[in-house]
Amino acid sequence: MLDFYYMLYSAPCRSILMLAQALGIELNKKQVDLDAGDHLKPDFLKLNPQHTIPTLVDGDFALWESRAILLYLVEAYGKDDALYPKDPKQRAVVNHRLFFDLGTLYQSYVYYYYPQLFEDVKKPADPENFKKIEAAFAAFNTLLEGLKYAAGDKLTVADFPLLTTVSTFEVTGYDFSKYSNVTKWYETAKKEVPGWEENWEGCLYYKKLYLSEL
Ligand SMILES: N[C@@H](CCC(=O)N[C@@H](CS)C(=O)NCC(=O)O)C(=O)O
Repeated sequence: MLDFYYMLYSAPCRSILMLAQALGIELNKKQVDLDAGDHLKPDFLKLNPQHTIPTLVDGDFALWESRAILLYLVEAYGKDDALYPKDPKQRAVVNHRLFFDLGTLYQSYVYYYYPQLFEDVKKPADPENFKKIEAAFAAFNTLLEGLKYAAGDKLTVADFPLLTTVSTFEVTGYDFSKYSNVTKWYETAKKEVPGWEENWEGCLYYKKLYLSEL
């Protein structure tokens, strides 16, 4: 059984919960309460010195960084290569979407919203950083032109973190309706991903805990 250290409100954790359902993997879920400092306790630091969730433990192997965990799960436990195609070019597109999510789309959320939500002294919204969100959504909208899913005509591992990212924007109140390819993809992909309801429940939990000041 795989140990999964997580909180449902955490976006990177939610992508893994959905993928685990898609792969039919049972996770031994262990909550790590960040507000109570569980992640800084010695036992957790022994597993993950970077003290982040999600963290996965498979036997004597511990792994963190959500997209690395997603790839480990599809490679180690996927029954075939449907979610992570072996063809180098198709795989490169899937990787591109994962890195785009990490470095551009979710990162634009971090730049704009985190200072308003998570710093000891909260900062006002910075319009320059809002432009980064608009640029990231515009880029994603262009990437999706002519595609049903994030990386082509089939659902892949890349759709999972992108769904958690976009759902986090949605619950935060960011209006992305003008990006028609994004809204079309979002409506299609979320219906196909098992565990979407749990992801949305996590979004609402996140909203209740952290978004009241926006
Ligand atoms: N890029 C990482 C981000 C992980 C991350 O920052 N997780 C947050 C919760 S959403 C966390 O564990 N924060 C506690 C800390 O950094 O000490 C991933 O995708 O796994």
